[in-house]
Amino acid sequence: MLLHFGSKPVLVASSADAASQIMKTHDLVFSNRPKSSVINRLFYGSRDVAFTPYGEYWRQAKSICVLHLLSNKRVQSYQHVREEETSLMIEKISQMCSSSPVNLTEIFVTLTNDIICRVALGRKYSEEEKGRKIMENLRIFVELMGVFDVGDYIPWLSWVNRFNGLDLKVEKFVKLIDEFLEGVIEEHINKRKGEAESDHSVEARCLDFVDILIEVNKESTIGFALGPDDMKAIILDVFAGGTDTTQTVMEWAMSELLKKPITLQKLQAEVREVTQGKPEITQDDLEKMRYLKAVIKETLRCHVPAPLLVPRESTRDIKIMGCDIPAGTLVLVNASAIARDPILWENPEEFQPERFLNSKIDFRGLNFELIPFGSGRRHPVSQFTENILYMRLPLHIFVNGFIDVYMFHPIFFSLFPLILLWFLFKLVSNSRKNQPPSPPGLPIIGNLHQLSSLPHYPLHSLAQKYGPIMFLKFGSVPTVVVSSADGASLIMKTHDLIFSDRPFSSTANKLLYNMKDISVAPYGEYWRQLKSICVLQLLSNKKVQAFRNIREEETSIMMQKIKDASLDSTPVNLSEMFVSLTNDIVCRSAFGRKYGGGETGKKFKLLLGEFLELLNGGSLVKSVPCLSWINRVNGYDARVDRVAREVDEFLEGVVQERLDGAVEKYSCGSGGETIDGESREDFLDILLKIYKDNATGVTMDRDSVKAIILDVFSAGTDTTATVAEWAMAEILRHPIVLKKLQTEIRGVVGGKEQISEDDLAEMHYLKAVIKETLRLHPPIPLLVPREAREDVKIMGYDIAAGTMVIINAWGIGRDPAYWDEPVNFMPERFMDSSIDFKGHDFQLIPFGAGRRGCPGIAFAVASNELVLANLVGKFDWQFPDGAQGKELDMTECPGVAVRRKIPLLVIPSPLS
Ligand code: HEM
Repeated sequence: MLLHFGSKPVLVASSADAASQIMKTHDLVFSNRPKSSVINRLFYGSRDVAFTPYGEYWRQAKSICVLHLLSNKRVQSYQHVREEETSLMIEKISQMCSSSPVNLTEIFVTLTNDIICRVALGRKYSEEEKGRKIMENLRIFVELMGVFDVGDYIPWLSWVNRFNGLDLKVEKFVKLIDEFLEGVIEEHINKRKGEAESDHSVEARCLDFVDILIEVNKESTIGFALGPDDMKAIILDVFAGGTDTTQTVMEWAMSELLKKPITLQKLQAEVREVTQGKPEITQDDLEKMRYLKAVIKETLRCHVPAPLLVPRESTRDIKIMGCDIPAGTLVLVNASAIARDPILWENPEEFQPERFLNSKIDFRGLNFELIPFGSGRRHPVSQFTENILYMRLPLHIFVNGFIDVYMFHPIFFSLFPLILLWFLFKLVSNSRKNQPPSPPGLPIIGNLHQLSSLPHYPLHSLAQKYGPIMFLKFGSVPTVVVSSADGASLIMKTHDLIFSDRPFSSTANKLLYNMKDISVAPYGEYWRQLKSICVLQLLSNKKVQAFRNIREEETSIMMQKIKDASLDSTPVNLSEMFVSLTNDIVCRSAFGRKYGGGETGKKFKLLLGEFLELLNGGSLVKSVPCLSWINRVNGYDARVDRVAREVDEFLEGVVQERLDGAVEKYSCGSGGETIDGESREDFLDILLKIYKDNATGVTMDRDSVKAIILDVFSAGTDTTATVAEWAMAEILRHPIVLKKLQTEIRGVVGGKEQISEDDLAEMHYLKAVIKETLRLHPPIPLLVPREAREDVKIMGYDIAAGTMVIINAWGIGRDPAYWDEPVNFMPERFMDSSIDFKGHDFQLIPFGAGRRGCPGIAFAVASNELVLANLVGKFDWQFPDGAQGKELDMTECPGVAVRRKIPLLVIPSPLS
């Protein structure tokens, strides 16, 4: 995927193949790092190893690190440090054990930091004020490393950082870290001086990494001298990176183990078998622990610590997977998405270490389905990764058994009940807040990475694991996802009033006239008045009846087109036809004329498509306020503004045309007869009258009129067409259903030329087919989100005011608790059942329910019944090229209404 951040092209690779092309096939081309002013300042002009540009300096600095810190030999030599610190930590835990719970997170941070400091800086700093201060600030440091600096992409906007505090924060941190590193180097130099003056030779003690840098530099063995800043940058690289991420991986590994008792038991059994009760675990022991290694791999797969790795940059123009990538493109490899790609991994959301037991897949950069540490040149030799500087040490610690020693030390087992108690304590304290179960999220983006373009699927999978009510965070937006009929009933019936608001969305705000339409308007008098106008004047049963002629006329126009195509067996695109048909019916009913034809109509259709795409999401960034600037930079905001402006121009034309009296209306019947003998006023006339007379007592301005028109266009067309599209696809895939339906329709209409709405009442199987279609393919699978207006308890859990609530109607429609053979298309299930979709039976809620439920049910169903009865009753159907129904691709396409990805193309032949 190629995006743009300002003028900067950005390539995002989300498949193992693409990652392999970037980090293996064309590794040299992508071995540069993009310039980042923040990184530049943090790392002394990017003089460290991880961020320095590809070239001689990088090669030299890297070889110092590999040789003197990260080689197998060096890693072996630190074993005593790891073991000593681990023992100390376990001792500390055992002292705490009788009374207070243990904060493992804090303990992991201190432990990792102590090991890294001892190895790299020669001693621990965690017990001194300056060391503690640095540790406290490391998290900020890591955060700063990940900051997107607007100025990097739009140089003239770099002043923004002076105002948003970024410059100040970086400056403060640079000063703090520089003082610390200066102190560390000075201490080393003084110590070496002291050693030289006394008779202790430096070689007599074990050299740490800073000693080695000083030594190497002094001897100039590398052919070039490191300046003081170069040294500090390299030390910072090694030191700062290790802590935060190491403890993150340890936290995840421990959490997964404690959550999965069977996995834990298996691991304990393995450790016991290997160690045979020995008090110490040796390196040789660890080599034999296959399951342990599988657990670590699975942790790194499920919880890639830096999901997008460290950005790279292309050094020249190149073709990747057929796409031209210009020189200077920023490259992000989505290692997290690859590690959860269902094409590569079975049950990717599940923590299953067993998958690695008989697999050669490793994380050392050779298997591109698992690259938590990246791969290629910017990935160091042997078992270490350089790709992410702060993941280099953790891996080395892992490989060499630090976490293994810690987790499977015999004392650990004696402390296990205590640790379990700590987790229980956490559970209890959480349960005081009583938040619904929650899948673990990531900093800043929360659970956004667990969504896909068709979010009803991952949310359904998560519900299988976390239950019918879950708490997630979409960026900063607290969200509750409900996936059972009982839960839906609590939201849309028992507590309907509390959940009758819609969440604010800045995109919807721009596109829908400051939320002045019905579907997203905040709950209140304005919304109530608008909805009642809409129901009374357009969507009531009486009105829907009155539009019957329009439906019959438009259906017969479509039938004629199909008949023409059937004469020479030309395939017809039913998907396209359904959209035009429903649009024409909606427009004639509401506005007295069609808007589908001509250049303007075609343009508006495209515009409406773009409008719906933007409304549907377009950008996850909007849920992460601190990233909202990305939308300004990547053109998303500009696109929303343009679409809002163009839609407004079109709607302004619709309103003005009517105010000028320039429309020649079809009215409701072909001959322009009136509705029930009343006036020829249509919905638009009534809206304009209310607007001009201000008759409702609610201020309805010109924007309100346009917003309501837009609602009718957008809510009425795609949704209704989608039902017809999925229904025909399912009918044609199931020849027995087709036969049964044809028999019913012909039994009712006999040889009549055209099927009218009078005939529909008798067609019970047809109604069952539509219900079954809406069960399996609700056009809006997650309904329209709601928002809690006050604190409330649902299913025993606390939901705070302002929480967004999503109901997975798609998942509920497939819940085996309510449906036999839930994934099979079986209209018969509705033949002797009173279950309906009108919002009373919560196992079938394609139109939602309650106050904010869809007012367009009667309107939509009337069109669908008539169209399907005609198509099935009057024609036989075949797929092009002799394809069989069961081969029909049923893939869904993301959108406000989830339509078929591949349009439905079929060849009609008239029934004899
Ligand atoms: C098969 C066709 C349709 C489906 C599946 C559908 C589905 C939905 C859903 C799920 C909601 C949200 C319900 C909730 O929050 O509980 C909704 C709301 C709405 N629908 Fe429909 N709809 C369809 C057709 C129509 C038509 C034909 C119109 C009008 C011409 C329409 C107008 C609206 C409006 C105005 C709302 C907002 C109601 C509110 O927020 O108070 N819909 N629809």
